[in-house]
Amino acid sequence: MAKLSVNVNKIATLRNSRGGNVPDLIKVASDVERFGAQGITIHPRPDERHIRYQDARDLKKTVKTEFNIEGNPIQKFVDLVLEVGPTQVTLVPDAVDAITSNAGWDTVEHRSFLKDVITTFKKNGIRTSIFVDADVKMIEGAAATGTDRIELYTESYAQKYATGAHGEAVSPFTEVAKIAHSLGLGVNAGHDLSLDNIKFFKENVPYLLEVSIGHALICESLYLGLDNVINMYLNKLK
Ligand SMILES: CC(=O)[C@@H](O)[C@H](O)COP(=O)(O)O
Ligand SMILES: NCC(=O)COP(=O)(O)O
Repeated sequence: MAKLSVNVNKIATLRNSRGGNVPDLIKVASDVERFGAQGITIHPRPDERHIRYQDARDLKKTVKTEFNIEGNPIQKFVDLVLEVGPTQVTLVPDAVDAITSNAGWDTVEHRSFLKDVITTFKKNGIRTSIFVDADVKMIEGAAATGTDRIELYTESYAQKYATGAHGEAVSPFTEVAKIAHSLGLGVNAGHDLSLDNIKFFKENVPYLLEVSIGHALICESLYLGLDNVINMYLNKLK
């Protein structure tokens, strides 16, 4: 069984859009755990447009399952992660102005930088993961950094799967998961996974330990809850 870590960035986006504390991120994360999710993921970005650095500190006090913090290891992110001490840190090479994560690490070019950062986190008892494309060279490069895990960047899978080319979409991920496992790396995955594409991914990617899912899961939750909530309003307006 692969663990489900729910990315709550979108809850923070909604909260920030009105300036108050609705929805309450801490309560949502606790409820997500109560409903059975095995982890909470956040991805604070330098502009704090959704998750604020203070959210990471507050969540650390309440999250009882696995706490995963993702981000580009600029100094203030490294300091935050060391202060908070989550279960896992996932390193993502985001550009400051990226709308969302749009690339995996070049683990060959950035090997020595990644190695240093990973050593620091591991010394502090934090499990490490590196966000990478399904590319054998990048997986081998990741193994050379000493990281505990990789997170496979699944946008290309989601896009191809949506066209109906299911086998073609998943085959690079099947291959690199086997290689990662043989190199001693744990395998996580994330980005654009959804109710539509997750089952096929899980069935075809061996050694999958954890998926982090945010955007689709929150959209699906809104949509699947809409009928119920509209009827609750209609009842109150009778
Ligand atoms: C690392 C990754 O795959 C991302 O999907 C990310 O964590 C989502 O970030 P945003 O919510 O800012 O799009
Ligand atoms: N690491 C991926 C993640 O946390 C969520 O990505 P998405 O489901 O919001 O695309």
